[in-house]
Formats: sequence, C-alpha cells, structure tokens
Amino acid sequence: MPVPHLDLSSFGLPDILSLEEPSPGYPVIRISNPFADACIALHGAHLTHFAPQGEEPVIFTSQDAVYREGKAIRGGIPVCWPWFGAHPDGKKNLPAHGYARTTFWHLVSVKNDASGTHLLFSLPPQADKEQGTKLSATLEFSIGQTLTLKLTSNNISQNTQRFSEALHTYFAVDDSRHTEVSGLDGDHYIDTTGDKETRKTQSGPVGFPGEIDRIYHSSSTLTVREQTKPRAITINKDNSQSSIIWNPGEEKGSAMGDLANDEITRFICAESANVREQSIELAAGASHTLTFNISTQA
Ligand SMILES: O=P(O)(O)OC[C@H]1O[C@@H](O)[C@H](O)[C@@H](O)[C@@H]1O
Repeated sequence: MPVPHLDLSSFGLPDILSLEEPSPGYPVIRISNPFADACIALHGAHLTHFAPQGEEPVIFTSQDAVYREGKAIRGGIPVCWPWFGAHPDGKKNLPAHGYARTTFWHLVSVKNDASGTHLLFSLPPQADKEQGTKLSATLEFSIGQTLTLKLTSNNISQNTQRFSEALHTYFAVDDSRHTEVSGLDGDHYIDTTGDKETRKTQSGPVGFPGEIDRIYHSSSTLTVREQTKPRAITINKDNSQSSIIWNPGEEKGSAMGDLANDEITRFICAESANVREQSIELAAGASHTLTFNISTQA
C-alpha cells in the first residue's frame, strides 16, 4: 500500500509537531508540548515514545525494532485489532494480533488546547482484506501530563460482528525482575506459558521472575512499581474487561530478532484489552470505545 501523504504544516502547530523518518517512506510524528514528548508512527498508529517533561520515558521501544510496512514495531503501543493472538478462525495466512498494527493509518486531525495535543487517526476500511468492510476503527491520542488513548470500533456492516482488541503497552523499567504490577489480586486468569493453557487465580501483585504470559479477566486500575525507582505508573481504563501481562523471559526473548538480548528485562507489558470470553459483540451500526490512560506519580 502506498504511504499516505503526510503534510503536518496543514495542522498549523510548527512548534509542537515535527516529522521523523526512521526508514525511508516511514513517517513518525514527534509531539513536543509543555507536558510531554511523544512519537507516533503512521504505520499502525503506533506510539513509540512517551515521556512527561523532566521524566524518564514511560514507554519502551527496542533499539532493534524494525520500521518496515507489514512488520509490527517491537515496543511502544501496538494496536492489536480486530483480533488478538492467532486469527479466531485459525487462518494461518493472517497476521497474529490483527492487521491494524501492520497497516498505515490516516492522520485525520490535530488539535492543541490547555490539556495537551490531541491526534485522531483512522484505519482505512480497505485494509480489512478478510472481513470486507465490516469494521472500521479510529484511535485518538491525547498527549498531556497523562497519556490517553481512545480506540473506537464501528460496525459498518448489516450484521452483528465480534472482535477482540488490545492496546499492547510496553512499559520501560530498569529490571523486570524487580518490577511488580498490582491491582489484579483475586482476579482469574489464563496462564498461556505451558504446553496447555491453565486457569488460575491471582494472589498479590504479579512479579516477573521469567516468562509471564497471562490473560486476566479484569477491569481494574493497575499500578506498575519498580524496586529501583520511587516513580509509580498508574493505568486507568474504561470499557476494558481484560488485562494481558507479558514478558517473554530469557529463552523466548533471545529468539526475537527485533529485541536485543540485554533488553529482555527492560520492559513489562500490561495490555488494556477485550479478548477471549471478553471479546466484543457489536450490533449492526454500533460503536465501542476502549479508553485507557497512563499517569506517573513521583
Ligand atoms: O511477537 P508479537 O506478535 O508482538 O506478540 C508478543 C506477545 O504478545 C502478547 O500479548 C501475547 O500474550 C504473547 O503471547 C505474545 O508473544
């Protein structure tokens, strides 16, 4: 697909917006305002950087990430849509986690106000190769003291449609082995690490001694805490019934070509989602919006 033409000058915010190109024909929008710095790639409407002014980055992106059409960026916030993991009908020719993260989106509008900078992206419906024109999506980012994402799915067909979604957020940490996620105590989850999935119940915070890959049934607010830092990160969400907690661990992480070996412990994923039994069934003409925001506390 040709790269959509991107002319930031039409938005009239030259002090806030600039364009970068990590590889030719692969535009990334840098947003720099009094509250924070952020970068969003047009490919996947994929946020690759967010740091409140004066703070260390909140979001991790790998130094070995590949910036190429059809390949998801390792790190940032991949948009997994309209399915999560393998295709629900087992279609092996279709990419894991859907096609939204491997397609160029359109930048529809940019607005700046007292709370920050707001960018609206839309996913071209023709990208829905398999499902025709059944679902369309928009994603709105607000870059302020907090980072907010609103992923809206619209059923543009005449029939009920089922879909899954995850904002697959990679949080930057000093060492995952000394990091905990709290807010899931007592919640049920599916552990997907073994040969066979097992159903368990969380007790206390989630730690990352090695590989962790869990799908929680949870709509709770989560907190990421590192032993080495006073800063805590809070994840608030709306219309999200699933949280996926993931780090590949040493064995799987070192097999990833787009992740450096010393980066495996430099992130943890806490994903705001609706997957598996919590997938969304959308009536004809209806819309659904998953919202989440990230804030830091010193
Ligand atoms: O390598 P990908 O396709 O970006 O997926 C990364 C991980 O994404 C997580 O959401 C899944 O729970 C993991 O099972 C998966 O390995």
